[in-house]
Amino acid sequence: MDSQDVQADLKEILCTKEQIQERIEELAAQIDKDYEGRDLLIVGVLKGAVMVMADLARALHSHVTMDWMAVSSYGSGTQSSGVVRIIKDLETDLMGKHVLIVEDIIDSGLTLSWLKANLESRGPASVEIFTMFRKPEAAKVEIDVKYVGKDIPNEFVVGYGLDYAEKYRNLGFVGSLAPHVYA
Ligand SMILES: O=P(O)(O)OC[C@H]1O[C@H](OP(=O)(O)OP(=O)(O)O)[C@H](O)[C@@H]1O
Ligand SMILES: Nc1nc2[nH]cnc2c(=O)[nH]1
Repeated sequence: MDSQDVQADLKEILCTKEQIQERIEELAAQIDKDYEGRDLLIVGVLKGAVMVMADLARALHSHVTMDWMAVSSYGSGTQSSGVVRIIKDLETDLMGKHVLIVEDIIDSGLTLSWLKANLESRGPASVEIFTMFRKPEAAKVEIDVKYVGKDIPNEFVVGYGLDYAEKYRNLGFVGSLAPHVYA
């Protein structure tokens, strides 16, 4: 697939590379302030959160430790199954730790509400959520999200870690897909 093919697959760009980076800098400054004097563990949710986790970690000025989980509720399509599976668990013991879950997107909220409850059951001092994107109109459950990069319309989006059938994760920006891609 060459770069021209990728552009032709996109309908609209919803957040540019520059907008993403600027927002991450703002939120990182807020996180540095909020967790001042406390050790923070940031937990990236694979695979989608790889990009935002890498950018957020580099934008933070405080000491943080990092770990990863892989969960899945989407399979290869565009609808959440609602059934969350742990594919890779954390290597860190969460007892007494301040944990910040880092996600690329909250859509129905089913993944994060399940994951937050799961991590809270492991005895941490606190569990909060950071998501780069959120679709307020798609919410099926209410979740308390402390840091939100940007609220976006209820459309399936790709780029900046987000895939469609494993493609488009490597784009630096986020956009919606042209209808012919689903055909
Ligand atoms: O709010 P929800 O409707 O539950 O959707 C959000 C979840 O969907 C995506 O993951 P996905 O299952 O596509 O896995 P991936 O990160 O490996 O692409 C995303 O990274 C979230 O984890
Ligand atoms: N790629 C992608 N994955 C998602 N998972 C939940 N919502 C979305 C979305 O809009 N795009």
